[in-house]
Amino acid sequence: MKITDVQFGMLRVPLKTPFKTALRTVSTVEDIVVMVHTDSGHVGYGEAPATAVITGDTHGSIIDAIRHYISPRLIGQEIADLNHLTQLIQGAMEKNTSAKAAVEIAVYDLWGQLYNAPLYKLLGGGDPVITTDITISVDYIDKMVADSVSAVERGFESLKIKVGKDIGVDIERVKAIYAAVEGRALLRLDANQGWTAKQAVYALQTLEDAGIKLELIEQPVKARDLAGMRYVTERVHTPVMADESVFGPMEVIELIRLRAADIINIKLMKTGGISNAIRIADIAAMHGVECMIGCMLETGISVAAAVHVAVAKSNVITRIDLDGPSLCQFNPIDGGVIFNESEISVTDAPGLGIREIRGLERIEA
Ligand SMILES: C[C@H](N)C(=O)N[C@@H](CCC(=O)O)C(=O)O
Ligand SMILES: [Mg+2]
Repeated sequence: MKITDVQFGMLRVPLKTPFKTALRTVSTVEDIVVMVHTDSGHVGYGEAPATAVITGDTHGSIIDAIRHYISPRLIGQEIADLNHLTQLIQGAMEKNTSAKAAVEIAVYDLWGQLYNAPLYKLLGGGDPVITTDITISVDYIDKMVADSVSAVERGFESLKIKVGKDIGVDIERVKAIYAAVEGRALLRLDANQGWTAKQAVYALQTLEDAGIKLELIEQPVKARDLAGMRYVTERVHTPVMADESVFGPMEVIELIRLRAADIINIKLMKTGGISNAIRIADIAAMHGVECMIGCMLETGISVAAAVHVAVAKSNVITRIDLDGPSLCQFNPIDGGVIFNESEISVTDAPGLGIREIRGLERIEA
C-alpha cells in the first residue's frame, strides 16, 4: 500500500455552548481534515485544529506545512514502513505539531487498515471502553454551577473546571461548584496558564483549607515557567499536571528531571501525533509518572486516534479528557469509535474505522 496523494478539507461544527478558557473563547470547531490516499484505494483520515494560542498553529500554517514540507516526502512511500514514515513526518520541519499530528494520524489509520485491525490492537491492545470528563467553561459562577450540575445529570463523573481569570472569583467558582456536585463528581481544575505561581499556591491552599478535595490542577502558570510549576508542585497537596509546558518527549524528560509536575497531559496536537505520544507514555511509565490524554477542540477523527492510544496505554494514561465530540452540537463522523457522553467505546473496525465525514468542505490542492 503506497501513498499517492494528500488532500484537505475543512470541517465546521458548532459547539453546544461557547468554549471559554483563560486563553480564548470559541463557538465553532473549525478543523483541517487531511485525507491520505493510497494506490490500493484506501484513505487514511487525520484532523488538526488551529489552536494558535497554544501550539502556534493556524489553518494556513497547517495546510502550508503539509502541502510544502510533509506531503512531498510521503508520496510513493509504503504504509508498511511505519517507523520510516513517522521519521519523515517528524523530520520534515521544526514545530508545526498539529500539521504533523494530522498526517501521522492518517498514516496510522492506514497502517491499521493495511493489517485489517483496529489501531489499539496494533498498539498493544486493551479494554476498548474508556470514560472521559467534560469541560466546564470559565464564566459567571451561576452559569458554571448550572453547567456542572447538568453535566453530572448527563452522567459525567469528572468535571474539568476552567479557571485562571481572576484569582478571587476563581476560588468562589470552585467553592460553589464543589458545593453543588460534592460526592457526585471529581473536580479537575485547568487554569490554562492564568495564575502566577504565588497566586496558584494561595488559591489551592485556600481551597484545601476549606476542605475541598481536587483531583488535580492543570497548568496553573505560564507554559515556559517551569520554575513556577515546580514552586506550586512543592507547596500544595493537590497534584499538579503539566499541559502547555510539555509538547514532546524532550520536554517531558526535563519536566520529570526537575520534578516540576506530578502528572503529564499528552495531546496529539502537541506531540505531533501518535509516535511521540507513545514515547511520552513510555518515558512517564518508566519514571512512575501518570498521564492524562487530552484534546483541543477536535471532532471524532483525531479524538478517535487519541482514544486508541488511551486504550493501548492504559497502564500509564489513567485520566481521560477527550470531550471534544461531547462539546459539539452534532457528531459529523460515522466511524469506529462511539462517543456517548462520558462513555467512549472502540469497535473492531480496521484503523480508526472512519466511514463517513458529513459536511466536509473540500479545500482545493
Ligand atoms: C477540550 C479540552 N477539554 C481542553 O480543555 N483542551 C485544552 C484547551 C483547548 C483549546 O483551547 O482549544 C486544554 O487546555 O486542556
Ligand atoms: Mg489544559
